[in-house]
Amino acid sequence: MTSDTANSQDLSFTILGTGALGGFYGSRLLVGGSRVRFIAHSDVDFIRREGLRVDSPLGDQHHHPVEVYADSDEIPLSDVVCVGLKTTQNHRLVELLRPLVGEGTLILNLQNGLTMEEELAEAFPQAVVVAGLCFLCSNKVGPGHIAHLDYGLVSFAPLDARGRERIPDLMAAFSAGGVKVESQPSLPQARWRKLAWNIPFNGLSVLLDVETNRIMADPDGRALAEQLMAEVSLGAETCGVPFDEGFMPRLMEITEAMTPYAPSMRLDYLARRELEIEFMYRRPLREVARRGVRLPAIEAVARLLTLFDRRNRSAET
Ligand SMILES: NC(=O)C1=CN([C@@H]2O[C@H](COP(=O)(O)OP(=O)(O)OC[C@H]3O[C@@H](n4cnc5c(N)ncnc54)[C@H](OP(=O)(O)O)[C@@H]3O)[C@@H](O)[C@H]2O)C=CC1
Ligand SMILES: CC(C)(CO)C(=O)C(=O)O
Repeated sequence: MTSDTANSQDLSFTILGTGALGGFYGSRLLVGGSRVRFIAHSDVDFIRREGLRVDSPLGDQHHHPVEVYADSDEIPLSDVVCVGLKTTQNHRLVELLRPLVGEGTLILNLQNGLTMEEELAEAFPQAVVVAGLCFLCSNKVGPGHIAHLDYGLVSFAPLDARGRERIPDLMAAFSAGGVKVESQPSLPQARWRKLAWNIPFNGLSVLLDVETNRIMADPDGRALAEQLMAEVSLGAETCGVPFDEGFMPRLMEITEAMTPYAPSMRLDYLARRELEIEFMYRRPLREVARRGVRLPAIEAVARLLTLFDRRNRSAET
């Protein structure tokens, strides 16, 4: 055992990045009785003073006092480190994780995108890496203040057999806090399935300046979403994890039935934050190109998003 908990049923967690996602799941883990250490950034002093507030249909929470650290503090080891940073910060991820990871520490990556887990396993061979794919709609609305709007399912997928063994304990800790959980046997398949939604709808919501319902209601918007999804399907197949027949029409039906929704990339764009283009678009394109296949519609969307992002953050018009 590397950390302060002796019982595998009773895991301790460090949340790296107390934002919309990390703040929400950290709060639910606290509700479920786990020990949770939060690492915050600009609002660390605020959270120390005022605590962490999470408004949620699952019940509003105000955790005060709460165990919160700055990333430069000395932090005791936990059994599990949850990565809740935006992937735009991943150039710092290994440096930030180094003091948090001991022998057997479980790194649970909750980010959107592709290839993060493989890179973490390479940097931390002593750790166990698991992906948690989050079907969540949550925003950070102020210092130490998270608004959970809807959903919340975490779908756990292991990188290897060591991760597979530890998923039941993770599922128990999250569901003790009222979070819906499931597990998927194949990490690449789980990641590509999530991209089948993120690649069309995150990108188009920025480029067309609309929420999901408007994309679905416009015949050209819908056709573009289908075209991008078909390329994600080709990407998945190229990487050896083809979608089942019926997967894409089902995803379109689910999106049709959703209440108007602003994907995280649209919220980032509206707040003039850097967009998660590298891990959500360029890494999937790179993995497929390595196998000799090009996905031209996704390439075009990635390039347009890069242009929009640059203009947006330099306030060009
Ligand atoms: N929000 C959602 O509903 C969903 C998000 N995701 C994915 O989850 C990931 C996180 O997104 P989200 O939670 O929305 O993003 P947020 O920006 O809300 O949260 C990221 C947090 O990380 C903090 N942070 C940045 N740098 C550091 C640092 N050096 N040390 C400690 N903390 C730091 C930020 O603090 P500060 O603001 O002070 O810089 C912020 O609170 C993304 O990959 C996203 O795509 C996936 C599904 C749904
Ligand atoms: C799946 C979805 C739409 C919500 O969890 C998401 O990942 C996002 O908003 O980026």
